[in-house]
Amino acid sequence: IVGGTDSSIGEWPWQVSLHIKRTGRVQKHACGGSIIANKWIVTAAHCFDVFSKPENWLVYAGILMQSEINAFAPYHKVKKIILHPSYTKHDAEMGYDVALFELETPMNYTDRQLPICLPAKADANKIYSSCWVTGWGYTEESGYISNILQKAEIPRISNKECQSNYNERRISDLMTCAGYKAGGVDSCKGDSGGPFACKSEDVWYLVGITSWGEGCARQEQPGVYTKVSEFTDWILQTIQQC
Ligand SMILES: Cc1c(O)cccc1C(=O)Nc1cccc2ccc(C(=N)N)cc12
Repeated sequence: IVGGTDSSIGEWPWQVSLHIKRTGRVQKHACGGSIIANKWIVTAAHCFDVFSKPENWLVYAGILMQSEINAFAPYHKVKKIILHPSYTKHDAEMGYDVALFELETPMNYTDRQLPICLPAKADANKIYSSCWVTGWGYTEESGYISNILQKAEIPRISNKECQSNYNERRISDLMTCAGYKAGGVDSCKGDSGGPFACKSEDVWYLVGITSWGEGCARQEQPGVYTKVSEFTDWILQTIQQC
């Protein structure tokens, strides 16, 4: 997150850190994700472009700082990775950038790890009072992973305005954009897969999944998010079947 501030413990209890573990290498944070059920995480499909095997991934929930992660920190192993069937590898910009992680063991909910609600398809154009993006991603475009979970309030913009900012790409109805015209505040690399969460009458909804953008926090180059309301049906069908 560029231009954000430190979160506090339990502020975003659905936020998880997805680590890649390779034999003989130190594990590292690669993507964010959101808890939507006690054994299901929703994230971005592009997080698995390079490492697509479940055994490569470790899920950390209920943490605020990456430095809390050590050999004794509890984590969840991944039983199955389900990419959206229409996602094309290495092409988050084409959309369908959504994936589900089934955990090997269901997690216990605590005040630090809780699920976020999925928006109804009928709420595709709902106006929310405030929307926030969170993550341990780069705090500058050419930066590095943040230790403390960052948060930033970012307004949604219309797909029409977003398309005008990205005129050599197609901003589809399955995407939603957020950003400030002047730039300066945005999600970035490492925030991928994490939540763009909006609050309505004291309930938080997973409105977007951090997907892509040209650089980070550049003026008139807003962040592009997978529009979750368009995938709620797919998500619910998929997690009911397993
Ligand atoms: C390609 C790249 C880097 O190598 C380092 C940092 C950013 C980028 C980049 O162009 N965009 C990006 C790469 C990967 C995930 C990103 C997630 C969000 C945004 C956003 N602006 N909301 C940009 C991203």
